[in-house]
Amino acid sequence: MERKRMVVKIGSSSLANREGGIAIDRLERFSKAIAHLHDQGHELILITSGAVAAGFQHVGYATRPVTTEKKQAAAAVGQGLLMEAYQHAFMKEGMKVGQLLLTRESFQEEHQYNNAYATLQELLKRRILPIINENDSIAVEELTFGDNDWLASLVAGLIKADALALLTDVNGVYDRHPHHPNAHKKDSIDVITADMLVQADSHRSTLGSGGMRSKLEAARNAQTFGIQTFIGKGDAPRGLQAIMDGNGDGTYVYAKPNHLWPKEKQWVGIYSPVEGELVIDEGAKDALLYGGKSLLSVGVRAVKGTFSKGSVVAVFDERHGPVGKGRATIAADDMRTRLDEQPAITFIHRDHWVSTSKGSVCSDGM
Ligand SMILES: Nc1ncnc2c1ncn2[C@@H]1O[C@H](COP(=O)(O)OP(=O)(O)O)[C@@H](O)[C@H]1O
Ligand SMILES: N[C@@H](CCC(=O)OP(=O)(O)O)C(=O)O
Repeated sequence: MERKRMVVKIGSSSLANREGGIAIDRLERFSKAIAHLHDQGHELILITSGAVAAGFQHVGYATRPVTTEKKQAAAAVGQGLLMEAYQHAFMKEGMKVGQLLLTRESFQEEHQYNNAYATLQELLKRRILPIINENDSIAVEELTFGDNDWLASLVAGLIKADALALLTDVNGVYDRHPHHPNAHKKDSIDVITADMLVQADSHRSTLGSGGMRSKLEAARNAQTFGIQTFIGKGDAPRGLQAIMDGNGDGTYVYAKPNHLWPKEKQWVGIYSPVEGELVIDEGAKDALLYGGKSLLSVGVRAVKGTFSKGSVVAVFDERHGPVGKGRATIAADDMRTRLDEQPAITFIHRDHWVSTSKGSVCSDGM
């Protein structure tokens, strides 16, 4: 049997009681479903929401809070309760768990990104289930993921998962709100259209925060990573098995046939902060986009900004069209003085370059 790596995200709506607190029976059902796949040798990573929903009653709020400080206080209490419940549930299944709390910065800051990756790999190697949530209590509001759907798609990309399952309180994506009498479920989706996003925007459950829109956006992100997403309930004891086998009761969002970049290129292409700009001529653009070559000084028309060796710079053509991003081999000032050097020197090596002008975040064979 082929061993698969699956990222499973469970939303607050599936884990929490309407009036707050954890629905232990449901959490245990999900734990059993995960343990079933784990026992067969598959690799599972759990992204869990529910800290705010689990904690708000304990803090003394009557309903799920809306202000940042109240949500953060509820999450500070709820995250511990949530992990305690998971520890207990997975111990009964003979599984060990480890907790990672991530923020957007965990992806943007290269050391954190590498460390998160290394921790995940080590936990998987030791057959310990990584349980991930956003670090709600310290995340700056403007920087938060807000819901965990997007975070789940990023983690799926980082660890090159074979599949992503977004488990929620509804058994798939409908062509209108599922409460509507004429709503029809979609068994599969090839292309996520703007109309689908608009329709899905308007309603969400009382406990969740992203609604169906954020799931579709995350699925679209996973699609570009070459990863298939399932959206549905998946809470039966063999629910995840069915999802992995392609028989889940929900909606499959098919992957594009892309091959995901290796970890370092993903960081450069997607998450890295841009610290400067290079403007290049048409010959250099062709060499980068279609020749699989490195960027040489001879093709560079202008060096903008102040950056050091190893910084990531954005590269534009002479009409200001974006071409890609790459790691500078030398600092900006050195580049400016060495623009005309003969023989030409490498400003960005092909191993540290990603083309973004093709609209792809993945290798297309080059
Ligand atoms: N087109 C749609 N198909 C299915 N569900 C939809 C659709 N549009 C909106 N929804 C709502 O999305 C909700 C799930 O999102 P959300 O409340 O954020 O859950 P979670 O906590 O699992 O992330 C469903 O309960 C449903 O009310
Ligand atoms: N990190 C937050 C997630 C917030 C949330 O509701 O997300 P979701 O249920 O995935 O829409 C928590 O644990 O409460």
